Amino acid sequence: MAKSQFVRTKPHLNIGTMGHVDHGKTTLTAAITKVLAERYPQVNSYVSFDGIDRAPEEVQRGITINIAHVEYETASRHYAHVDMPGHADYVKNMITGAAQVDGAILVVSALDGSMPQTREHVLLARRVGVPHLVVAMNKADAVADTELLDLVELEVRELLSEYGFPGDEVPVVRVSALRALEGDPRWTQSIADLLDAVDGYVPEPPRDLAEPFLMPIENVLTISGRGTVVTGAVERGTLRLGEPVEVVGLGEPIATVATGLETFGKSLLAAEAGDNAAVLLRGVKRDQVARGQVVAVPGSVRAHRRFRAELYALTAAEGGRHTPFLANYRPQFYFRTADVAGAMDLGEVPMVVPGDTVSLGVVLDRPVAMAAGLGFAVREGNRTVAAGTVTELLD
Ligand SMILES: Nc1nc2c(ncn2[C@@H]2O[C@H](COP(=O)(O)OP(=O)(O)OP(=O)(O)O)[C@@H](O)[C@H]2O)c(=O)[nH]1
Ligand SMILES: [Mg+2]
Repeated sequence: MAKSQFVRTKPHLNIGTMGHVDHGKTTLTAAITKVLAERYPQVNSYVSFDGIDRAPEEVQRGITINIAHVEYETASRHYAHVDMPGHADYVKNMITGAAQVDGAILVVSALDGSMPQTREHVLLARRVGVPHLVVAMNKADAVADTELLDLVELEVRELLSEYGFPGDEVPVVRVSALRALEGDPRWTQSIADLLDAVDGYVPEPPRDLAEPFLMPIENVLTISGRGTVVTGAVERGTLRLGEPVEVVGLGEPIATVATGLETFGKSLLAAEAGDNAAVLLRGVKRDQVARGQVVAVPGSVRAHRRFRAELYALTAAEGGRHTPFLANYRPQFYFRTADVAGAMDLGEVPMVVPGDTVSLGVVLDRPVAMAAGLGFAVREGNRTVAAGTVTELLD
């Protein structure tokens, strides 16, 4: 990791694109990097559509933090931007906090308006606590009728309000990602306007720098000659080079030391809350660590299999089940980056009907690092059926 040092000159924020399939999330991501590379070439580089959608499994040299992340800077901020390749991945990453974002750009095609996944993403954004949304009304080049554009805008604002976002205040910017990519000045300006809205509307998030360090593991890599590296978004605290850490979850805890730290290919003396970090773990073999564990200050968090939770079952309109679930229901549980099967103990309750909020017990097949207050999602197949919060740890 003999790399140049990462210099913190601007506040760092994590952001992402969300929205219905084909509404232009990836095209917009590419357009943002292009417009910023033209405006601030010394700190930005253009990432093409193919560069974003391509996802190499193995990284030979250096450490690429997360294949879904694109990095860019506006005049005032440094952003890590996540664009998921597909809807199922998107929802999964969003609810597990793998795409833990400080704000999101909701992409809505002006041609189609709000669609089912637009609604599902807004609902999930609310449930998982995405604090702020900015709307990119994309494909505005393809709609000449301004009344129609006004109508789509109105509809999106209503949808946002329905799910508890301030629909009247949220910036809605009419853009054309495709025309901006082609270099059309009018639409290039629309992307600059969108970025101004993001800079202005999404506040700098409070970071829990004084809390004990915790980073959910998203990815595990082997760097030849160096050892095992884990990557992820730092949830809280600060980790300095050379400090001891513990890998917690899915089995017995592993005690180790952080002997290397990186962000976006540059070395770090300390990784802090909000960073996308890569941590080199001393003496740890690749098969000892996995996505779903966390790296934390020794003794600061424990893994549990049994707990009680408050659970909300999504309705069919929210993408959930059409039918109730009964005792001994065995879905998948998603905590941060962990994905573990488990059983529900409904107690006295005979069934859980979509739309209900209930208190129940859960027994996971494998232990997961958790504390009271941690959010999780419940999925079966490719569908999110419930969202919950841990209320009490039982073992
Ligand atoms: N006319 C027009 N077409 C666009 C615009 N932005 C994207 N498109 C087209 O819309 C289609 C979908 O764009 P993508 O960027 O792949 O959409 P996406 O939301 O990333 O799609 P998924 O990742 O599959 O959910 C492509 O054919 C784009 O060329 C735009 O501003 N105007
Ligand atoms: Mg895409």
